Amino acid sequence: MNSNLLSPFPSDTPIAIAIVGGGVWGQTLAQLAGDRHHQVKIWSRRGDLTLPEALAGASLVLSAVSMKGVKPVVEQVQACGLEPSTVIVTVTKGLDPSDRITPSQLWQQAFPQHSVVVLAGPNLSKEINQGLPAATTVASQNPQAAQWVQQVFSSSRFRVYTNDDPLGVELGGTLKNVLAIAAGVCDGLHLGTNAKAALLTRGLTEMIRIGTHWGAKPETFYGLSGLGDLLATCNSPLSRNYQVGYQLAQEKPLWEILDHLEGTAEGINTTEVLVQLAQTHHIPIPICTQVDLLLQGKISPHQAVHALMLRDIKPES
Ligand SMILES: NC(=O)C1=CN([C@@H]2O[C@H](COP(=O)(O)OP(=O)(O)OC[C@H]3O[C@@H](n4cnc5c(N)ncnc54)[C@H](OP(=O)(O)O)[C@@H]3O)[C@@H](O)[C@H]2O)C=CC1
Ligand SMILES: O=C(CO)COP(=O)(O)O
Repeated sequence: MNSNLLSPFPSDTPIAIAIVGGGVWGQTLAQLAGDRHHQVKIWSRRGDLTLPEALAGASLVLSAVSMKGVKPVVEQVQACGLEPSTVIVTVTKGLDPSDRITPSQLWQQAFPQHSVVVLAGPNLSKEINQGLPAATTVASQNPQAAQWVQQVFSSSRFRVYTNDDPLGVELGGTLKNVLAIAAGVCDGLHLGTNAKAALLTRGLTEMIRIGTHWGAKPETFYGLSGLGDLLATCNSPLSRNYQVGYQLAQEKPLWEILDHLEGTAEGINTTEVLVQLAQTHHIPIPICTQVDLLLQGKISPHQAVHALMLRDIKPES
């Protein structure tokens, strides 16, 4: 039986896709969709195409703007309007600083009747652009929408899994950016493999503590968007967040690092929002707290390491 007859989302025909945000990840996803013969229009505030032109006829709108652009872009898309059947996909890894909510929650608030799908995983764009294989996860409150997005993007070089915990998938990708900064510091200080393994393992514990408090499922953090992305970004100099941490370890000031950074390191703003939230709810996240103090210039990288090593001894939980 043709599964398309049962699904409101026909899967194997080329579709029209509007990508809002023409940064490196938006362009990479446009390439992946183009490989599947979908018709892709990219809207960027610097480009020639207007937003209504980009959105016209699109059955999938993918937001690849950085966190600071999500609210303004949601408002602009709202002003244009979307067909009721249009599926919204968000790939932003960040937290809104004023409302302390995730990008998908911002999209869902603005478009309550639409299916919103989160796409996240260990997806360093430079590797994907080189044609190297990668896997990712798509998750939504509407499983059919997630399956459709899986079909749209799956290819021999991009393997897409579905997941039924959109919040966990989104938070995995977002929270690991803070640990990627910490991992960059660890490598920049040449603290060794034991220290790095301890950092990532305890970092994952912090991600799960925060994520489950928020309502995500613990097991989601052991998947591609959690542990997978943690391993990728914490071990790769291609990660902008890792680069920030690595250079902080060289005692470079943050403003100078950001002056030369190519693209966005979302972990910087995420750290601030995360630590405020954890303090309000008394959730212990010692590694993220040290990253926050370091980013604020209140401690040196070596002081951060000492502070973590000299915490009260406790059971591993
Ligand atoms: N690069 C990667 O490997 C991956 C990135 N991500 C996530 O995807 C998101 C985008 O990343 P990436 O493409 O690398 O980042 P970039 O910094 O390369 O691009 C960010 C994009 O957001 C746009 N933008 C920012 N603010 C606004 C605004 N107010 N209005 C309109 N557009 C705006 C920028 O436009 P302009 O150029 O005009 O400033 C730019 O096109 C981030 O959240 C990142 O964490 C997720 C997985 C992989
Ligand atoms: O999220 C990413 C890969 O999955 C990209 O990481 P950076 O934003 O640190 O470059």
